[in-house]
Amino acid sequence: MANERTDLQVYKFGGASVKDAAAILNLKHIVETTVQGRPLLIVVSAMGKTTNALEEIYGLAYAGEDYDNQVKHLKDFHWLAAAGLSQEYATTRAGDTENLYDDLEEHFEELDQALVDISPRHDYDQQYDQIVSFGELLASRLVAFALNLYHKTTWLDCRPLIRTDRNWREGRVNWSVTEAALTKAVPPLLKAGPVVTQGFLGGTVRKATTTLGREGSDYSAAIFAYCLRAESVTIWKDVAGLLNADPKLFADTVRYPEISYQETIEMAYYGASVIHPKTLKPLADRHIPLRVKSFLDPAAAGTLIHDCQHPPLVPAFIRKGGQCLLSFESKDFAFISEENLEVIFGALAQARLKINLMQNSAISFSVCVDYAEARVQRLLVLLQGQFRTHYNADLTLFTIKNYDQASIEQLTSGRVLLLEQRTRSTFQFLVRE
Ligand SMILES: Nc1ncnc2c1ncn2[C@@H]1O[C@H](COP(=O)(O)OP(=O)(O)O)[C@@H](O)[C@H]1O
Ligand SMILES: N[C@@H](CC(=O)OP(=O)(O)O)C(=O)O
Repeated sequence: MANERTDLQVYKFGGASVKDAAAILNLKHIVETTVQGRPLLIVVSAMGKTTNALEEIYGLAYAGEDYDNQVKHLKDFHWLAAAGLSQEYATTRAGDTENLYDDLEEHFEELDQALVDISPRHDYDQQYDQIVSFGELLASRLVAFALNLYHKTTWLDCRPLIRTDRNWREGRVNWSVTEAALTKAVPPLLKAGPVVTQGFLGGTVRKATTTLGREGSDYSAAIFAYCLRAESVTIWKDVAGLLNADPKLFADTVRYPEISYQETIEMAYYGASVIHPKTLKPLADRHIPLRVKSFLDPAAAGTLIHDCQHPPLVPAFIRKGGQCLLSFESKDFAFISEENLEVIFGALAQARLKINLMQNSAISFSVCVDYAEARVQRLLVLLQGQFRTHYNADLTLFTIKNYDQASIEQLTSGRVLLLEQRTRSTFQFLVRE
């Protein structure tokens, strides 16, 4: 069994591909026309912008403010989708429809109770996970319902199976426990037909819900695929595949038909938001190919990410907004030493800030991180005794991978660069836009 692969296909559908009843019916069509009897596990994100809506509701509840309207809106939104789906099959499956409404109602009752239990005295991040996780539970119910009309489909709660630690909002997976749980629970279910489960979620040993980081459903698909030794993973997006830039931000993008894990990991790391950065490593470790395909044009080729050699790629452009540049100077104007760096890195880790770029000069050290106000404030408190600190928020980090002179000129022209850095393959700069 050690390195054996199964014939399991893992499909991941994100928020855009399940945004309403019509989108879910399109998903069903994709499953019917592409799977051809092979075992299939489907990982589903929350519908549309539901996770943002739940974040807002949680913020209100935590602040002790009224959130009833927002919950009602969310409920109406899911009910509308349920009505749209059940209308399609009204005459044939009345019993199933009733079950769907019961399941949704139960999740909303649980959400109501969880909101009542929110208290500013308890850990913010831990309570966040208990609320924000409902989007995936609801969406997966709707998808399982729609598919069940075509083929017996099982809805699976992934939280008892994807075991994480208590690193709330970015649970770290316990791979051995998760692999043992999944390999025991999932194969028997797959024998009966497709299995629909949630992205983004996990659970602790004490059965508290955790989340894996915003946009983490791609990563969930990779966790399932790794543990179940899937044949391949397909993530269905609203773009033609992995492109050399985000088409919402750049004109004239080109699709990569084939690309290596390594190149893709780097693009995701620098901020290409089409794939969650943690997705690639588990797949590369078990040589599981990843396809990025369009749910708007399922027959089109998309992008195949796998072990491969390819000629040099056209430059890729990546824009990462919401950046913050922090500079530290030692208070006595002494040179920045290794001891200083140890303290700074330790504090960054404690404040849970990830470095996107760093630069050292004689008496100062600068890092660029994603701007999360509470975390940056925590860092400043940790370091204020030893360093003079300055910071600039609202910055944008641009990365050009596989750059040439023309691509640098194209992107930097007319801009004031606050910091720039160049390696053999990557050019990065920070600007205020
Ligand atoms: N290099 C890229 N190639 C393709 N799409 C990209 C790239 N970089 C960013 N994107 C954006 O990623 C979006 C798809 O990802 P995302 O919105 O997270 O999908 P979902 O939430 O449905 O899984 C696209 O609509 C596109 O705007
Ligand atoms: N719903 C979660 C997880 C996720 O991955 O969503 P999507 O696949 O739509 O990016 C979020 O919005 O963060």
